[in-house]
Amino acid sequence: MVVLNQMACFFDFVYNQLLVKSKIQDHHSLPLICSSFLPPVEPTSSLCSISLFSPGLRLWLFTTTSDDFPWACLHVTAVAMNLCEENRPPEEERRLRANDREYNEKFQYAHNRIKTSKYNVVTFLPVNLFEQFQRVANAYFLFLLILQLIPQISSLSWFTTIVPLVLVLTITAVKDASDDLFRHRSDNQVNNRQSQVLINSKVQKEKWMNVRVGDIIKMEDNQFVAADLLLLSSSEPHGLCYIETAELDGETNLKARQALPITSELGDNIGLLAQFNGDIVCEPPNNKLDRFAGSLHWNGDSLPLDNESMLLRGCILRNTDWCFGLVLFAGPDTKLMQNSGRTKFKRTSIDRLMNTLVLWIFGFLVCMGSILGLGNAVWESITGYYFQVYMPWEKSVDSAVFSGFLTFWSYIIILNTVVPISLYVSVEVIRLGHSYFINWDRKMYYAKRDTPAEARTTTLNEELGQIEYIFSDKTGTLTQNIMTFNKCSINCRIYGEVFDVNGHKIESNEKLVPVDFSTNLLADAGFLFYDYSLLEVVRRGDRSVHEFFRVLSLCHTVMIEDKAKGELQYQAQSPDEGALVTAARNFGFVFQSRTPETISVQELGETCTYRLLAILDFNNYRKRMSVIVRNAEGKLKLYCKGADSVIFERLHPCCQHMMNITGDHLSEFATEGLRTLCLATRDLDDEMVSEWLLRLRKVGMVLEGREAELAAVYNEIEQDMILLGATAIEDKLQEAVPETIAKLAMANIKLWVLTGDKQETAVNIGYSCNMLTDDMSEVFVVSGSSAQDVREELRHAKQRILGCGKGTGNGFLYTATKDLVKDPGMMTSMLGALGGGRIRDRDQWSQPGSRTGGRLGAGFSGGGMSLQGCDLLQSDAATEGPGGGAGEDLQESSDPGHRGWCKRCQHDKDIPHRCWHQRAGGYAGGAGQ
Ligand SMILES: Nc1ncnc2c1ncn2[C@@H]1O[C@H](COP(=O)(O)OP(=O)(O)OP(=O)(O)O)[C@@H](O)[C@H]1O
Ligand SMILES: [Mg+2]
Repeated sequence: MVVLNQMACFFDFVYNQLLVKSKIQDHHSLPLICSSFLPPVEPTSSLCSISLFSPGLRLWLFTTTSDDFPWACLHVTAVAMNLCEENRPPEEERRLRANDREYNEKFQYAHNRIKTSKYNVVTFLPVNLFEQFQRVANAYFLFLLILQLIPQISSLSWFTTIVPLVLVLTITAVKDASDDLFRHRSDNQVNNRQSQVLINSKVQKEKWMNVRVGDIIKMEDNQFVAADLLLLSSSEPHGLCYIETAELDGETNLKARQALPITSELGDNIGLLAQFNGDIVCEPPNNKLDRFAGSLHWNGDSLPLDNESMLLRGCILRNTDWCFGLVLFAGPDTKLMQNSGRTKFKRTSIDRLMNTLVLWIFGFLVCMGSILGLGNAVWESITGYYFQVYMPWEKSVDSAVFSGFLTFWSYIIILNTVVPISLYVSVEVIRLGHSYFINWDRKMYYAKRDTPAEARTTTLNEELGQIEYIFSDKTGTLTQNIMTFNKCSINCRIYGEVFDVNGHKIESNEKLVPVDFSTNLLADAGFLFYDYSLLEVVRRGDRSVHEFFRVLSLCHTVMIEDKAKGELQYQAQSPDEGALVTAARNFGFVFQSRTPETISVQELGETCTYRLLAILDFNNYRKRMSVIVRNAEGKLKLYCKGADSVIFERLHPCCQHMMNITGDHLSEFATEGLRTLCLATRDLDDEMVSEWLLRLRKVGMVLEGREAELAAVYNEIEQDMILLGATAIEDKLQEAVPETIAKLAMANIKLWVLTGDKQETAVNIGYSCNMLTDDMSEVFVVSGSSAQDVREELRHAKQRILGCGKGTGNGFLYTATKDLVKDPGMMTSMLGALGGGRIRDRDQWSQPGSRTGGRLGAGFSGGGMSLQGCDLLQSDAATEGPGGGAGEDLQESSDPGHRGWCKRCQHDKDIPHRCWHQRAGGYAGGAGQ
């Protein structure tokens, strides 16, 4: 039975390969195709049938005859009763019940065992050979070998080919086997990890692979999460727990997750947990790490579930003594596994070149063989005939054509050495050698962390020297991701700037004396601010300043860390929010605690508790977040913070004047490379909020398209707001970033950076990290909001550059929502028209009915050197209008001191652009002048 199973495994493999090769999407159609080109088989007694259940539960039914060549008579007559997991009809929604294995078993959800290995003992040889003969070189050797086995044409002995072929196959097989052994070991190690599962009202030790969907498992601090879980309860107050998601998304800051209040009451009471029999309806398995939609039905109550209460496989539990979770997805269905596709075989450009060369040489060989074969046929028919009398043949060969045909194949064998097939082997050996040189390179050794360079794959080394583009994130990659509250604009006044006695602005530095916050016992000693006037206005009781800090202390997702006794410590998922809440704390608005229903803030010494009615969370499409709270006087308020582009268009018309001034302040902050956010508020009335909350709850239960519907509901209430001000946060560049980028530029490597920052901020960071330089006389901003506009703008820009007689740089980056990249072919040709470029889809989440549509920002230089572009998101004033007009809007609106759009150059107005050579300060005097 074991052998049959192993055979079934192999057939599964071949079946999948056929699927891949034939690009058949529908798994059901393949069996039909197989049987259509194989001769039909009568079920006679000379046939025997083997039916095999492969581990994936696919039923393979073969009928074989006892003919001499077994492969030739293997008929797939009835294949695949599509029971196999991957052939299961796609799940539309997942239903499960906690603590009810029998019920959940009905749905045949995947178990928690994972398998990343490719072979087992029986399948290794056939599968590995099948893979190896897909390589051109090996297939070529095999072809030669077969030719040499035919005595009529063989001129060399067969072992001259078989020896090198077997050698190459064996070496590769040993390497593959050892790689797979490693995968087996790691699979085993993971599958056998221990977890604590609640079975029969007892917490029992179980291996990870035995965990089932619907089980409740207990996790402890610093443990890996075994499967995708719904958090039920935890040791922390209000069902909170902290996780590190570094293995999933590379982010090392802790994230908080919170259980639903009704389940967090279960605590660690095993009796209650064992009785918990909530029904879950949720989305089917998918690879979206930041999204989850489902609902819990328990005790007649229905509650929406989202990503906030999910613990994904691969996360590590931190700062939480224990927590209980309900398994929703296990093994291959977990988001981690759904994201790890099959490793693709990557080819380098040298590989491709070699393949082309070898094909040409092979063509040349065929030509030579044909000419020689033809010559032989002619010679045979004219002259050779006479020579046959000298041959010891009983019967003369009278067909010149046949003789020519045999001669053709003989020459293919004799001249086979012209095809440099050994080149492949030599290149492999050279690569192996290179990878050792990389590992030993002392210049690539980073002593501080004892980290040498490591060539993880031996197949791509030479690509290192041929890199043309580097794609990078900004925050945390180029910058330190350490945010400091630097300046703010409240009620049309900037705070945070320091002037000397002559009234000149001075940069904040260590020599300045920071504001003394010591009277505030809860102040954070690490917070530095140099402008005394702000503290004075707070003390004076300026209402708008108070409201400004109130927003900062209420509108965020920061958590309090309880660990440090007596000391207030914040746990911020977003470092920007951490900086803002700390600033509010030092200015006397100390965020003290939060529960799912309340937020407590100590406002200038007095504790105020706000009832939290809703959090309208942030995402990078909304670019804002809000909270709706009821204050101690019973008034309902909405507090919102977000990007100026989204806040400004949602303000009440009465804020027009303040909006203009704050807009100028924001431009000023952004030209200093600071990250900006706007703050706004709105008074709400009870009736409106209760009606809105009802709708919110209804939308919360929707499984499909929930995000879009939520965004629409959020948007309804985030209108007619009153502007309070803006904040400016600094995120310094990491050490040696400008030098590194300058060196990359010297190597003609184009850098693309992705950022969600305001355009001016992005450009300034671009300058400060040497991505944009003064040599680049112009930076083009492409602001079209449809593919058509963008194409037009790019064409104009190209014409301008070529018209100036300058070379076109071809590295640029833009962001686009999905609706814009629907037509990748068009995009590619559009980018191709400019000499190269790639597309990157920034917003993972497409928004049906998106108002602004996709955004594209592209920059390229007309300078002699290569171009480095950056993602330049337009303010909405720019994106709302059609491409060209948008530029004009900005041109009119912000041009103080030539920092905004330049009118003086009289450039073609169709192309929004900025003349950086006219910038005030450090960037002036570029070559473009
Ligand atoms: N926590 C937040 N609350 C409200 N608005 C925010 C928050 N974080 C960011 N924003 C706004 O949304 C915009 C887009 O944010 P997004 O997270 O996509 O970019 P980003 O991460 O700030 O960019 P980068 O990766 O370059 O730092 C930001 O420019 C900012 O204006
Ligand atoms: Mg961000």
